[in-house]
Amino acid sequence: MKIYDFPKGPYPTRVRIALAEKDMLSRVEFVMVDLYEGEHKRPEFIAAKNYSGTLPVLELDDGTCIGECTAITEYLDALDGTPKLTGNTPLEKGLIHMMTKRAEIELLDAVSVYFHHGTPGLGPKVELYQNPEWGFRQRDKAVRGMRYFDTVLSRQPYVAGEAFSMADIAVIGGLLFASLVELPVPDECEALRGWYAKMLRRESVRRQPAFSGLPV
Ligand SMILES: N[C@@H](CCC(=O)N[C@@H](CS(=O)(=O)O)C(=O)NCC(=O)O)C(=O)O
Repeated sequence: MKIYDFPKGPYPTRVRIALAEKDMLSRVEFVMVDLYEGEHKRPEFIAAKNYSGTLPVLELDDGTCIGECTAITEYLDALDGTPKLTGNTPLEKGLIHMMTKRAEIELLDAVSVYFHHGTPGLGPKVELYQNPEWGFRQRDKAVRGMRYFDTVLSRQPYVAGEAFSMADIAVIGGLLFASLVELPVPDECEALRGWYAKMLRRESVRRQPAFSGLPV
């Protein structure tokens, strides 16, 4: 399998963490795609790899391409046994998918919009349209999302309940992106900050290029 990748990117890091959790990194060849050069927006990439023009993309040996971090993680989780990142029971699967989607809507995607519209983003070669007001509104939404996940994590050890899952990985992606755009977690979000410190101690997280150089 190949993954079209941007090693320090928040979304690609989600899939990298999943692969590391499942000890599957050796089964994947990473193909770097240069976002700042706009390689992901080239017609040939959009036509052949991902209509949405985003990373990561999983390409199977038969040429099938799967985009979207959640879909890629669900595929990988179904391929290989343990640990289960997407749930073992219908209830677990439903809650994990819901909280993963909520992490995207309320946090990760909101920070991404702020990055692309409220900052120089990937630069003028790629950011062909920017709406700073929309970017700033999404930045404020992301901070509300941080407060929401702080409330969730004040009641339970992981984002979707009692066990680490794909939903935790999505929130890790959101806080990683927030750190890249210098959007701090509010001081009063103690549960979220404590949970994130715990996540950064996981080998599957700490080893990622996005987190390299962190104090051990
Ligand atoms: N919904 C997609 C979003 C993926 C996404 O936005 N990926 C970023 C990569 S990174 O910013 O995390 O490195 C991207 O391709 N951005 C390029 C662009 O939006 O032009 C997913 O979940 O995979």
